[in-house]
Amino acid sequence: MDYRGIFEDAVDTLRAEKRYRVFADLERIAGKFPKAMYRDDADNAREITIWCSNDYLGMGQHEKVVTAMQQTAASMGVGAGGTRNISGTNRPLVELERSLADLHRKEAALVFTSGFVSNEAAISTIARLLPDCIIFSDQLNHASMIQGVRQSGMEKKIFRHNDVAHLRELLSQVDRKRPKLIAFESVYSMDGDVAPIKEICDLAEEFGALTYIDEVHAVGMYGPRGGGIAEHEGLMDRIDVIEGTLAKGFGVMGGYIAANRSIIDAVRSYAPEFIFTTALPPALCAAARASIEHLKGNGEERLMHQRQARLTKAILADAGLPVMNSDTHIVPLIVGDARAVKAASDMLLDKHNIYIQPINYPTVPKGTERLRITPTPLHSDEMIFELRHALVSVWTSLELPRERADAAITASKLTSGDLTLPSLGG
Ligand SMILES: Cc1ncc(COP(=O)(O)O)c(C=O)c1O
Repeated sequence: MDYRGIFEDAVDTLRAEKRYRVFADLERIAGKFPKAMYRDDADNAREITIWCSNDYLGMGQHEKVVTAMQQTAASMGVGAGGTRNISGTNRPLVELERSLADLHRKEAALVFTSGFVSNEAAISTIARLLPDCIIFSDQLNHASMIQGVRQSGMEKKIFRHNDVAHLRELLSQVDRKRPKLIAFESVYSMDGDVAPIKEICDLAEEFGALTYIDEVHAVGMYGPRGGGIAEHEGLMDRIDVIEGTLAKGFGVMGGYIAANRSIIDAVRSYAPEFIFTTALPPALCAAARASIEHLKGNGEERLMHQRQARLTKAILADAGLPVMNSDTHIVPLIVGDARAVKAASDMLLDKHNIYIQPINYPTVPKGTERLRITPTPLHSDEMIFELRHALVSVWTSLELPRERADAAITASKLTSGDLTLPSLGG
């Protein structure tokens, strides 16, 4: 049996469709983000500007965060030494969970090794524990939520993206006595649009459903203390489970949920993804907590982040580039074709020392392939103008479409909405 050939053929299919992912070999340099060193195939290094990082606020290099990690590693060593239940629950991890519970004004919080694992573990466990539960899941939910829904083995209904009327219709088709869970995101990572959280909470109350929100692309960045969109809109107490990551706005690594004690205790006690894996290292927990506490008490990073995101959108739109309407810090630039978006990304890196990873199907629907630009507070005005110059030059050389892509996006969402779960994509 030629196993090797089977794997190679599978990967060749992706290559043929221009969806084969290539890692950029980057070396982040303390204090210089968003600049980094890039190493090409011939091992030559050169300085580039990263424009697609999810270290949205640059907290991964913040002095307080780096110091917390260094000091804790020096005083406590590196590994946690065990699973949560077998010697791995270290002091900084306990403090981190308290800090997260306080951030979201919930009774308790539970930390996982990643945001992906938090979603998979929490959604599947919560749904499994509710007898005959039915899950209502937004059509554009992240792969980790889809995985949680699948893993639960419970019945699911997919509502059209952010469509409250459709959610109501689906809820009203189900026996009122059945336990229900509505799972959705606050900021959708690829389009940068925001969920109608209040309306979803109203429906949840009316139909007796639990609410589960993924705030991965919002925590640290929105709300007076960085508690996310639900905090920004004064709705945290109306959400049953708030899920977040420590790896994006907070700049470190790990994921979590915050909820009432009964939910946290149940997930802690039943989720294999939580029980049978080594706990996060103490130094990492201390770093994440330093980041959360800094952002709770300081709004400067958030303000600057919003300013640079607005400026980037305005400047790129003014240059006639197809910037998609986005309510948030995520700036999608639609190319609409896998080959073209790869060519644009390569040209930006090779000719302009700008790194923006292409985003392809299945992460986004076919025909909406894009460059997903993520300005941070550390991108200067000058860098934004350099970006504009580079993009205009690439758009001209490759003769890429310039018309606004919003109409195409709306159409593609509708047609991609066959209301089955999309296949998992990174
Ligand atoms: C919406 C959403 N949820 C969850 C995750 C997973 O978070 P993490 O990177 O911490 O695993 C991501 C990651 O990219 C995401 O976009």
